[in-house]
Amino acid sequence: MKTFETLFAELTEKAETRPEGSGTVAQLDAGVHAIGKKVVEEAAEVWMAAEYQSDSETAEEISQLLYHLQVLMVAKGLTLEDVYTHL
Ligand SMILES: N=c1c2ncn([C@@H]3O[C@H](COP(=O)(O)OP(=O)(O)OP(=O)(O)O)[C@@H](O)[C@H]3O)c2ncn1[C@@H]1O[C@H](COP(=O)(O)O)[C@@H](O)[C@H]1O
Repeated sequence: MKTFETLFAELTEKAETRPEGSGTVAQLDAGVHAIGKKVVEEAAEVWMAAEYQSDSETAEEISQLLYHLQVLMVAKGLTLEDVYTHL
C-alpha cells in the first residue's frame, strides 16, 4: 500500500523526470498560486465530507488533500524532514 513517504518519493521523482501525462507535472507547472487553490478546495471537500458524507468518502477526500499538500511541498522544495521537525 502507498504511504505518505512513498507518495512523496514518487512525486519528487515525477518533478525530476517530468513524464508525459503526469498530473503532478501539470500542477507544478501551474505554480504555487494554483496549487494553493487546490489545497484550499480539497480542504473544504474534506470538511464537507466529514460532516455530510461517509467515512470512506471522507478518507478519499483526505487522501486528495494530502496529495495536493505534497505537490505544494515539492513546488516549494520542502522535504518531509522540514515538515516532520514541526510535528
Ligand atoms: N494521489 C493522487 C491524487 N489525489 C488527487 N489527485 C488529483 O486531484 C484531483 C482531485 O480531484 P477532484 O475530485 O477535486 O476533481 P477535480 O476538481 O475535478 O480535479 P481537477 O479537474 O482539478 O483535476 C484529481 O483529479 C487528481 O488530478 C491526485 N493525482 C495523483 N495522485 C497520485 O500521484 C501519483 C502521480 O500522479 P501523476 O503525476 O498524475 O502521474 C500517482 O501515484 C497518483 O495516484
